[in-house]
Amino acid sequence: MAYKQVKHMGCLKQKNCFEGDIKNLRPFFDQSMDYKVLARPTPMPGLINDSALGKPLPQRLFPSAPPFRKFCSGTTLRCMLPERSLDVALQTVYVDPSSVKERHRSHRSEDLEESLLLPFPAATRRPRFASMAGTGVFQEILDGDVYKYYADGEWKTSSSGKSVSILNPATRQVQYKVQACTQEEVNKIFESAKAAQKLWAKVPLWKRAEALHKAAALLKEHKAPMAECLVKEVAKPAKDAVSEVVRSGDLISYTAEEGVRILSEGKFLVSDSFPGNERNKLCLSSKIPLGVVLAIPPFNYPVNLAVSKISPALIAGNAVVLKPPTQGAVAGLHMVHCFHLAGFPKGLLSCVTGKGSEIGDFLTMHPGVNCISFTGGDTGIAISKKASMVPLQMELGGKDACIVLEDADLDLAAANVVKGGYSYSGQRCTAVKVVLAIESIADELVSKVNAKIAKLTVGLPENNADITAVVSESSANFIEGLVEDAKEKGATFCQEYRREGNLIWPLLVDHVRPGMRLAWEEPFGPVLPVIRISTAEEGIHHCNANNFALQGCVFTRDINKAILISNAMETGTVQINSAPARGPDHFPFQGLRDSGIGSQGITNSINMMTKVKSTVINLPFPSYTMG
Ligand SMILES: NC(=O)C1=CN([C@@H]2O[C@H](COP(=O)(O)OP(=O)(O)OC[C@H]3O[C@@H](n4cnc5c(N)ncnc54)[C@H](OP(=O)(O)O)[C@@H]3O)[C@@H](O)[C@H]2O)C=CC1
Ligand SMILES: O=C(O)[C@H](O)COP(=O)(O)O
Repeated sequence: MAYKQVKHMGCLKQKNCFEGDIKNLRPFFDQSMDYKVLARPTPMPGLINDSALGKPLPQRLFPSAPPFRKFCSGTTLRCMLPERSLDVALQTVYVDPSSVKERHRSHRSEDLEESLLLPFPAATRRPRFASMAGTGVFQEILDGDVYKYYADGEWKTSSSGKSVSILNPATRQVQYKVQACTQEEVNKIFESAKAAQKLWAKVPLWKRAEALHKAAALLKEHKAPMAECLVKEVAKPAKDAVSEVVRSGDLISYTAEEGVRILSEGKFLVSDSFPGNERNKLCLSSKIPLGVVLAIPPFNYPVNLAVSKISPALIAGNAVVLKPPTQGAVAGLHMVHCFHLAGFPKGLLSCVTGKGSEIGDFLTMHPGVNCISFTGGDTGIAISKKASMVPLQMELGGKDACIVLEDADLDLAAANVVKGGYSYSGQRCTAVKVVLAIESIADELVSKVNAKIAKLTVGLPENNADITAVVSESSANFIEGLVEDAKEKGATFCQEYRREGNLIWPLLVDHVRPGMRLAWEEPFGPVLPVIRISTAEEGIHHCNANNFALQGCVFTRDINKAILISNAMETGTVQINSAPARGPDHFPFQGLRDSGIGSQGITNSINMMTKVKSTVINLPFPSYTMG
């Protein structure tokens, strides 16, 4: 029998997401219809029993004739299978078209033409997300199945009539859609940002801080839907997704407190310390806002790296225009809504959505921009060449080297290599991206690392797998290119290279040599090269020869050696006996060379989003205090 693929039916309106035992789906289906339903497990061998692929679901899971009734578009139906042996996510349901005829009349035909996506994994546990993205207080940010953009204190639909699709990295199906904003809309946003900023700069610091604290509390209160977006848009493991939101709330609160302190301080200088002057000039200098800050975060921390730009900008009296990464845009829009709910003045914070490749240049070269705070890849280098005379805060790529010396605690080093190299599947700018191990301990280190890699789980972010799909197919292809190059040039693979869709199994590549791309390029995936070195100097040389210079780390029990190596490594930060990391978020964070311009970290970001203004009081005669 020929089965017809039935796309997108969503589910009940009142309860627009259902999660539970598949048996509970029964009431939603029309029992009188004689449908045959086949479910195809999600194509993730390894998670499922391969023999189940393409086979009909056992009838007891889909009893008698299960198809549907009452569906509305734009919603996702989720289900969990009760049996671990069938640990699969239903992805597509095929329905025998002849049996659909009757139903066809009573439903919009496109409902039946679209697909019933059940993209979530089987798991025998309770639903993880209490409230869902785009529901409850977040309902107003959604227009049909397209998320709105935010301008002038309102959620709006773009006049372009176009949307940008966001693919779920794990299922490779369209998960969300956002507005493709027009240049006219961007112009209006900058106009209102400029006006709002002038008023905001007059709002007392303590009130700005109060509003930020409110936003932080709202963000934490609504962590579930935001974490859900991070799981679906960027395949962030569920636990890490929640941590990202909570960390972001903490970052906002800390910024409010730090801002109140450091922005209340200025400088008072007297003129007679400079040769030839007497004390007849008194200089008062203070930090003032830059104006409108354009914030562009990357996909891997779309909430955290957005608030790390928004909150210092706002506390310092600036307005912000946010352009979220396309993968991660919906998490970003939910975050922006928390600022909206906190009651910030209209126009002060806006959010423009659309593809960076289409709207990016217009934004970064816009005359209304007074500062660009960007985190991402080489795009940042291009932006720095195009931007006009405005301050730039750039956090770009990294190839963080991990130097392991002969006297290192190898268990500690191995644990950090695995945590640093493979957490969030290596998609962190601060990930360990090359291990430089002294030859005499390299075998032991590699074997300890391999033992830990064997314990990493690979699968779906909803299941908190350690290794999840990388963000996109092009990213997976790029990683594969690096792997193939290393293979061709004779590197040793400690595990078999394995890829399913965007999911790449963790791989340690030993005996990498300088002629291989993996020695220099950042995979931004779960693939880590090991280069064997004879001396620490060789490691330092390799680290310094790279254009990337974000962080690095060294493992040794000799603190004197560690300090010498730290000083010799020309990177923004060196960690001694730990993997590279940006956090805690108030630490200075910066890249040298192609890894960035300026410095982040809460205090540094506040300072970067201000300029210094001086007022000089000129006295007609010198005046000294006598004590
Ligand atoms: N140093 C650091 O702190 C970090 C560095 N990174 C680096 O970022 C890279 C991966 O992140 P990824 O998001 O893919 O980086 P990209 O540079 O591709 O994108 C970053 C942001 O820039 C936007 N963008 C794209 N084109 C333009 C343009 N012409 N003008 C303005 N904005 C544009 C993107 O939007 P859109 O998504 O719509 O294309 C996105 O919001 C890696 O190289 C990684 O090392 C990542 C995180 C932190
Ligand atoms: O973008 C990144 O990768 C982050 O800035 C790294 O942050 P983390 O070190 O705290 O994970």
